[in-house]
Order: sequence, then structure tokens, then C-alpha cells
Amino acid sequence: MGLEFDDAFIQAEEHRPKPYISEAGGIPVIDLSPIIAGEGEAFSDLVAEVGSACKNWGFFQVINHGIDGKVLERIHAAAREFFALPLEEKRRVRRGEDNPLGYYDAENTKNVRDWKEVFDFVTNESAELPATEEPGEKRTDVFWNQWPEYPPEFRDVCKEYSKEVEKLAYKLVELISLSLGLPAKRLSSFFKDDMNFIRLNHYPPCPEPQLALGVGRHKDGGALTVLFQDDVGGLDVRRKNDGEWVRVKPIHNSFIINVGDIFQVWSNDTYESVEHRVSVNSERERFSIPFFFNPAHYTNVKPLEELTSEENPARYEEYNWGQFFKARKNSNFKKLGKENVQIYHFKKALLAN
Ligand SMILES: O=C(O)CCC(=O)C(=O)O
Ligand SMILES: [Fe+2]
Repeated sequence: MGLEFDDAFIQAEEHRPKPYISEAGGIPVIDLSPIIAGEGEAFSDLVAEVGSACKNWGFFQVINHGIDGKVLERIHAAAREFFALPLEEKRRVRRGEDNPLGYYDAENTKNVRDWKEVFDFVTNESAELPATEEPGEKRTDVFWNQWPEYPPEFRDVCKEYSKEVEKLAYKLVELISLSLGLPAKRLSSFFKDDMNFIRLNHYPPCPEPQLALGVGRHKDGGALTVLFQDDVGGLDVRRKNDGEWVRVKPIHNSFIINVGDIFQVWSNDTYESVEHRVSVNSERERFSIPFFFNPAHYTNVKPLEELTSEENPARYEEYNWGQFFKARKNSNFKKLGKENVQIYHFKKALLAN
């Protein structure tokens, strides 16, 4: 394995995981089977359940989501085989300054190195980002997928997975829209030229699991995350009611869903993007696969008109999603020594009355 423990991985004392983290009283588990009917009492109950999970937790787990267990097995196996390759082989599809997609083993979250290696790809084969508005420079960035030669089925398996998970993400966005009192398809057009990407995460056993994290505490910047994890466990979510870290208990073939920053802004803080992190352990490697469901890069994000009023004015200034994404990507790549962009930077100073 390529990772060797050094000081770059050490979290400040207040951010280190406690030796024991409770799985009790964790995030809600929601049965999605009423989606098939799409109406009726069970469906309305489902919408209400999704709404209260988004409001109280920002996170929930779904079962009976309609994705065949074999699809999950195939992507899990492909990830396992890819990360087991020699480092030189993985580095043939390495992420670089000009293209942030592919293999990478030196990502920082909030300027501390994560104990993980990743492989990123976009679901649209390539993705375009808006021009950088720097003096003397007008450049459009294009990201493109870099597919490894081994395992040979890797690309097809990734494509199969992305198609399935994208369908699920659309359904979840519809449920969340309904839960906010909006028409089911209210948000669909934002995702027309989406900028979705999938990350394969591999967290090797860590010699110092009490000092490091697989991913440091953060909030997801996009609209919605649909995460598959294996049965090892390690995802910790900050519980809203008391600020405690709770471990998400793995449920075989389930997905973990969380609303990202964009939903927080669209819903004008009705739903909140919740902090989470990944703890590692010294014995077992862990795999996880987040799908980040994002609108088109040209989307300007702001609170939805239907959800604001004179009594509940918009709490955020509009911001451009593509620029936000790019700023985040750069700060993950480089140790910048400063805070990366956050949605509270767009929060309006509201006059108290
Ligand atoms: O591995 C996990 O469980 C979560 C990873 C994560 O939060 C992320 O990649 O944004
Ligand atoms: Fe995350």
C-alpha cells in the first residue's frame, strides 16, 4: 500500500475521533418501496418521512431502493481490484493540475491530509466548467474521464452503476421537492446538464486511527449525495440535536443519502447540509462510493422563490455553482493554508426585527 503515516495526517486534538463512537439512535432508515405506487397513503407517509429526516438529520438511509444487489457487488469488486493494483499502475490515471479526475492519494480536507485513496469520474464522460475570470485569462476548464486498463471491465461497471444511481437520485430529489411542498419535478431542469461525479474511496487500515481521519469533517457542497458503503463502517455524522458524532451503521445493500449545501440554500435553511467525516481503523480496509448529484455548472444557486416570503426573506446571496465547485476542487488539491469556500460566505446579514 502506498500510504505511509506522517505528521500531515494528524488532526488537531479537538477533531480526533473518540475511541468509541455510538451507533445507537442513528439516522432514520426509510423504505422506498411506496415509490412504485407513486400515490396513496403509503406514498404520502414516505414523503413526510423524507421531510422529517432532512429536517432533523440532513441524512437518512434507504432500503428497497430498486437497485439490484448485483450492480452493487460488481462496482465494489471493481473498486477492490483497481485499488489492489501496484501504485505505478494506478498512477497511470493520476489526477493532475489540469484535470482533477482519476486516481489520487493525497487529498486534504481543511488542510489536513485524508487517510484514503480515491478514483473520481464524471457520469457524462467529460464536464465543462466556466471560464476563470482572472485578469489576462479567460479559460474554460474541461475535465475528462481517465479509465484504467485494469481491471478490464472497470469502465463498463462504473457506467452501469452511474446509470442506476442517477435514476435513484432523480427520484430522491422528487421526494425531497414534494416534502418541501413543491411540485415533484420543480428542480429537475437544474440537473439537465448535470455535473455529477462519482468517487470510489478506499480507506486502507491505518496505523494511527486515533490521530487521523479517512475524510476530515466537512459538508458536501452539491445538491444531494447518494453513498454506498461496505459493511466495515466508519462514516460519522454530526447529530443536529446535540452536536455528537454518531456512526452510521452499515446495512447491507442500502444507500446513505444526505442533502448538500445547495439544498440548504434552495430551501432557505429549512433543510441543512450536515457535517460528517470518516473514521478509520487499524484492522480492516473500507470501501465507499459517493455519487454527488449536482446541477449544471451555470446554475446560479439561491433560495427558491416559493420558499421565501416577506416574513421569511432569502437568507443567501445568489452564487454560481460552477465557480464554487472549482474553488473547492482547487483547495482539496493544494494545501492552501486558508479556509475553502463555504455557503455561509454568501449568507446575508439580515436585520433583526
Ligand atoms: O466514505 C464515506 O463514508 C463518506 C465520504 C464522504 O463524505 C465524501 O467523500 O464526501
Ligand atoms: Fe462527504
